Amino acid sequence: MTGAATVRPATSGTATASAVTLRGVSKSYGDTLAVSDLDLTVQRGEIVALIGPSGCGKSTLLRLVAGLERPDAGSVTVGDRVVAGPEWVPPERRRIGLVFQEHALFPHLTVADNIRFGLDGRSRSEQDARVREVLELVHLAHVVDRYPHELSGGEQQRVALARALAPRPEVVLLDEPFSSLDESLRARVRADTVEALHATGTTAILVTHDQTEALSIGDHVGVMRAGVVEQWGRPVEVFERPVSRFVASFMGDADFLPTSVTDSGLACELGLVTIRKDVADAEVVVRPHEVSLRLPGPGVTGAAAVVDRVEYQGPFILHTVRLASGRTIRSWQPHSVRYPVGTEVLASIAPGIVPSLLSGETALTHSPTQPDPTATPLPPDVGSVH
Ligand SMILES: Nc1ncnc2c1ncn2[C@@H]1O[C@H](COP(=O)(O)OP(=O)(O)OP(=O)(O)O)[C@@H](O)[C@H]1O
Repeated sequence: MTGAATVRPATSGTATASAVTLRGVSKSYGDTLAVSDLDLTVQRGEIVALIGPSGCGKSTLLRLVAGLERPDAGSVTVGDRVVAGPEWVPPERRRIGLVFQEHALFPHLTVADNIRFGLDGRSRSEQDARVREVLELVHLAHVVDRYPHELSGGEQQRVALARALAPRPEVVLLDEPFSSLDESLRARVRADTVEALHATGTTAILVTHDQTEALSIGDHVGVMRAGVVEQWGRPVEVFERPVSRFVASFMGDADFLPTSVTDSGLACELGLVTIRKDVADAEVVVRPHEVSLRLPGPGVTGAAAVVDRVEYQGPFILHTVRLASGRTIRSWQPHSVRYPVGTEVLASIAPGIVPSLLSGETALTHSPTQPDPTATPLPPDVGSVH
C-alpha cells in the first residue's frame, strides 16, 4: 500500500525483520528543519531509494542513520540496537558501510590496503581472503594491487562499494554513488552494485536525484519533500499511484487535466476516466506514455488536437499537442510515428490505462472500477473547466 512514511505504521514483523527504523526523528540546523518527525522502516536485505528535490533532507537522513549527526528528537535503530535517541552508539560501532559520490579512497594506498582499512583486528590471511572475496563480488579481482589513480571512475566506485561491504556491515548507505559517472558507465556500475548488494543480502539505503535509478533499483522508494517522506511505496506504486501532485510531477513527466461528472462517469477532455461519479473538481494525471495519438479516420475516436511541438528524444519522439480547450498534453511516440507540427490528430488515453486522480494537491483513493475501454470518448469540450 502506498502512504506517507510519516504515518506508516510499524511493521508487523519481528524486531529482527527490520534493518533500520527511524521513529519521530527530527533534525534542524539553526532555523532550517532538515528532517521533520520522520518515521521509516527498512526491512533486512532490501534496497531503499530515497529521492527528492535538492535540500529536502535526503543526505541528513543518511547522516542520522550513519551517526554523523545526532537527532534533535526521535530514535534510530539499526538491527536490534537503538543507536540514537535514548542511547548513542558512535558511527564506527554501528556496523554501517558508507559509499559517497566522491569515491573517497585513500590515494596513497593500494586497492587491497584501502579495503583492508576496515578490517582491523583480523589476521592478515583473513584480511586477504576477504579482500579477494569482495573484489570478486564487484568483478575487480585484477586491480587488487593498483592505486586509485590507476582506476577509472567506475572502477573506483566499485572498489568503494567493495570496501564498504568488506566488514559485512548491517547496512550500506549510498549517497549519490553514481552521479559522477557518465551515462553509459552508470548503468553498468549500478547493475554491479545491485548485484553485489543482493548477493550478500545487504540492506542498503541509496540517495539519488535520478527518477529512473530510484524506480529501477529500489525495492521501496521514498519520495522526500521538505524533511518528510511524502510517499513510500514499491516503485510501481509511486509512479503509477502517486499520493500527491508533487509526487506525480516529481516522478516523471505528467500533465494534469480537469474532469467533470457526466452521465457516464468522470471524464476529462481525452474521454471517460472512470465510471465513478462521486468526485467534483478532480484532475486526472496523464503521463506521456499513456496518451495515444491517431490520425482521424473511420472508427478512430479521440479528442481533436493539433500537433504543437515535436522533439526527437532518442528512444521516442515527444509530441506536444494542443487540445480544443487550449491545454497542451504530451505523448511519446515510437520512431515510426512522427506527426509534423500542425497535424490534426485524435488524442485519447491509451487502452488499459487507469489514470490517477487528484483533488487539489492530494490523490484520490483509486476506484477499482475501470473505464470501459470500448467506450466512445466524449466530445472534446467535455471536462473542460473554464
Ligand atoms: N551542516 C549544515 N548546516 C546548516 N544547514 C545544513 C547543513 N546540512 C544540511 N543543511 C540544510 O538542511 C537542509 C537539508 O539538507 P540535505 O543536505 O539533507 O538535503 P539533500 O536533500 O541531501 O540535498 P541535495 O540533494 O542538494 O544533496 C538544506 O536546507 C540544507 O541547506
